[in-house]
Amino acid sequence: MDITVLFFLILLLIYRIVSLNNYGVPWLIAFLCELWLTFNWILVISTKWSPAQSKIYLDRLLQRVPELPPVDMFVTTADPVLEPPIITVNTVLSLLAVDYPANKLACYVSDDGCSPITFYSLVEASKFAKLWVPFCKKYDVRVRAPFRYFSDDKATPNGKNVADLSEFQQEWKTIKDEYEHLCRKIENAVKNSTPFDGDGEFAVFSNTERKNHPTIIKVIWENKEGLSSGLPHLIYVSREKRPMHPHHYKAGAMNVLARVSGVMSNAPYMLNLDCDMFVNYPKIVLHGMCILLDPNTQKEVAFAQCPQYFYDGLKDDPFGNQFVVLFRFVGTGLGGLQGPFYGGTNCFHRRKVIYGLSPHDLENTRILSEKELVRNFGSSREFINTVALALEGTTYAPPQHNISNSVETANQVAGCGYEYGTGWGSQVGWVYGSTTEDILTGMKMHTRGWKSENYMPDPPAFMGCAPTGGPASMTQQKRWATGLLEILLSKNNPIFGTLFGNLQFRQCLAYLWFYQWGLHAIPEILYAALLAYCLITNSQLFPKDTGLWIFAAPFVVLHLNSLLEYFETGQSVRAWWNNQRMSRIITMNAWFLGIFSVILKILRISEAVFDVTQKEESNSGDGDDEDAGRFTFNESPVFVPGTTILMVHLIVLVMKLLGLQEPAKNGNGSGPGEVFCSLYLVLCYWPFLKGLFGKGKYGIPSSTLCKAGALAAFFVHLSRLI
Ligand SMILES: O=c1ccn([C@@H]2O[C@H](COP(=O)(O)OP(=O)(O)O[C@H]3O[C@H](CO)[C@@H](O)[C@H](O)[C@H]3O)[C@@H](O)[C@H]2O)c(=O)[nH]1
Ligand SMILES: [Mn+2]
Repeated sequence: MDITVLFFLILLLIYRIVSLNNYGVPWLIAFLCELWLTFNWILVISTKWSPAQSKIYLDRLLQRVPELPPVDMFVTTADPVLEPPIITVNTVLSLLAVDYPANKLACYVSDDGCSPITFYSLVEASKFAKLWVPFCKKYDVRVRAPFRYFSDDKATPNGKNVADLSEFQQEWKTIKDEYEHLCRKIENAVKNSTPFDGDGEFAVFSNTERKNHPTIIKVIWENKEGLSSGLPHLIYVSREKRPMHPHHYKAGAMNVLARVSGVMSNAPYMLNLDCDMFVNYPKIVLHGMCILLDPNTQKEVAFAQCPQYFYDGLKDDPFGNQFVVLFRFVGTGLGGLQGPFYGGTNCFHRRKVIYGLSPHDLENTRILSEKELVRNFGSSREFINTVALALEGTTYAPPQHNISNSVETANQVAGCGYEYGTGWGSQVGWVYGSTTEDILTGMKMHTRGWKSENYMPDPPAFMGCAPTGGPASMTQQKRWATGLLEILLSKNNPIFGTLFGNLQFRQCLAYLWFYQWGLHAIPEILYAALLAYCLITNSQLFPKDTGLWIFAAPFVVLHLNSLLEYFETGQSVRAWWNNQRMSRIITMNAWFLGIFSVILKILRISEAVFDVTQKEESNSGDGDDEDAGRFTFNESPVFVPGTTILMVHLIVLVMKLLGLQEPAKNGNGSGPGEVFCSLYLVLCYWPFLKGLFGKGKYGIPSSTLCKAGALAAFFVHLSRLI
């Protein structure tokens, strides 16, 4: 099917070239847009062509339990309002309860919001964890994020026969009450944050501002006895921030976590999660280790990436943000190349790769000199020592000291001036310079010659929450388009990686395909404009005779092809259509604005910022389920392009209907092809059409309507002039 689509696209291009002389500039522009589409399709085919997935043999690993290496687990949160603390708490609880020797785990939470409420929530959560974790392990609970576990109101033990059902039910009830108690405490704290201004543990938070405060590191829980059945260490980290110091958003937070954990536990492996991604499958750390400990992959695989799945997904994916098809086909496709992209969450890393090691370095074990270490990693002697251990390390010695003793050093390496003049953000750690730091960091590793592995267990390893509503989806997509384009236009362009580094050619094509997502906005908007122009001026964009089939064929096959992918992943026609139309909406709105913010960055007018996505505590249960999938709007300029396009096409269709078009020149007036495409576009913009008449957040705000109306009128007028 992929090849058939390509065949038809090439046929179409040839047709355009051959008949170019008979039609004017519009055909040339259309040709360029279609050329872009074809080029893009080639990149897609290359990416999907040779799929592969990893398979693991857990029983083999389980024979070597005493040898299991320590793993440091990172969670990032940035804003207690956009990311309610109870969500972070659930993620942390699910991590503390994973099936892995607890004395080999440490959980670090980075709080870029510097919020006493987040800290308080974690302290309370660690108390609850003392009940929760043993309960989970005793009854082999599958989903260890309590809010998901207790969303099922019945006390049903997991599969196996529980010897004493009433005992289980008793315990279940107690724990549920405790969890509700925890939720209430956190809710109260959120409602009135005043109690924290006082003294005790919270004194450090007084007089702090989110963007201006010293480092705050607190060891909330330490597994002092080193019990494998106990609770993992839990450490709260809020790195220093000062107004004049760039903090590099999430990448900066991850680098601080890498250093703080380095001086505290220095585990050779790391698992990193966003605050909203809980562990859905408690054996996943064992699985991750299966991949990374495999003697064959030791020398080649940098990281193991699990896909992102989302809980409480709305029926038929109305916002097109579940990405099931993308993860399935592109994810496995990459698996057959150099490996999946790093997705920023759900990923197991090797510490030494994060520290900049390449597979090549492993072969000629050159010990870095003291000077080189300081230049790359900064001046903390204690930290440098741990780096040297991590870079050498094939043997994992448990840390000799207890972690509370290293708080002072940790404070030092979490300072905002620590990275100044070092390799952090370029040679080592998470890479700076893009709001999609994840993919950039992963690509750097691929460029060094590492591979990565895809891992998709059933049940899904991790579950997160996808943004709901128009504005949140658009913010996220705009940030992605911005971040990806930033990379494309920087010295980190993958083409250089292939020419001068070890990035494989087809992997480079895959990265290119991904990075130029935002640019799709240009041909799509041009095409929409051309279509309207041709209908207004009664000229042709498509042939009328049998030539029309040359255009209809790729259109049909392309859609059929993608429909089949949705069927293959068990989704409905509705879900497919929702994703089709959301692609159009996202491309022409969010990605289009993404291009703008990159241009502003290049012109040094404004920096690209990382806007955090709003996380909902729960999508269901607030009563207005009927409206759950309805598109929402706000005053953001992101909705102007779409509203304009919709208005233009409505005007054009009415003109056509009423015969208000100009008379066709030499008999070549617009015909069914143009009308069909225009109708198709209006159908794609159905949520906007409803928004024209909607009220409140479901309606397009009048300011947007005015702007779009003026632009539409201008366009129609201009089209008639030229
Ligand atoms: O200054 C910041 C901004 C964000 N974050 C954290 O970054 C994570 C991701 O933020 P979110 O708003 O949820 O963005 P998404 O678009 O959902 O995230 C996807 O895209 C990001 C890159 O744009 C990646 O970093 C994420 O891992 C990936 O899941 C969250 O845990 C935030 O707390 C910080 O720690 N500091
Ligand atoms: Mn997220």
